Amino acid sequence: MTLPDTIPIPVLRLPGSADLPLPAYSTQGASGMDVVSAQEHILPAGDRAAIATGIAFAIPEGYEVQIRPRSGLALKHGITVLNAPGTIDCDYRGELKIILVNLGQEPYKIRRGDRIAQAVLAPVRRAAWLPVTHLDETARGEAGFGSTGFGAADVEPIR
Ligand SMILES: O=c1ccn([C@H]2C[C@H](O)[C@@H](COP(=O)(O)OP(=O)(O)OP(=O)(O)O)O2)c(=O)[nH]1
Ligand SMILES: [Mg+2]
Repeated sequence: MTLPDTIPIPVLRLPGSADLPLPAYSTQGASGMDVVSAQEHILPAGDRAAIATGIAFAIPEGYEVQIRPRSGLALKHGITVLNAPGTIDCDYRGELKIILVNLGQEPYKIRRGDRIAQAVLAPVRRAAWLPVTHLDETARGEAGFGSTGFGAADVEPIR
């Protein structure tokens, strides 16, 4: 497998978290690094919480980190990242926190060291607004929000 280059990210282990593993790729081709909880927390059904990870880091300019749910937790327990994908800005120096919500029927116990989410390093492009008085015309125009239908039969093939 040919893996992409890695980008070094300075990371600080916060007091009391020296024993925890840093976010890590769990397979050779994983997009995201699994992030572990630094705390124990019981999340009642329907509740949300910002879970400490015990790390802070300095993302290089031109990148961000996205915090995404783990599908296993979502499917088995209804535990997901409420603000997915969470945005970690390159100028943030505070502790990484994972905002979890319990959409299941049962309370869910997060243990210290549990892998609760995944962090994806992603490039960022910045936009510059260019005010104009007209926009170019397209076939879609202003139609949206289901305008092309929902079933395969609704779709007009393009010839
Ligand atoms: O899941 C998350 C989302 C954000 N953050 C941290 C890093 C991020 O750079 C900062 C701000 O996040 P965001 O911009 O999403 O929140 P906001 O509500 O817009 O706060 P702010 O006004 O501080 O930007 O909070 C986390 O630790 N975890
Ligand atoms: Mg913000």
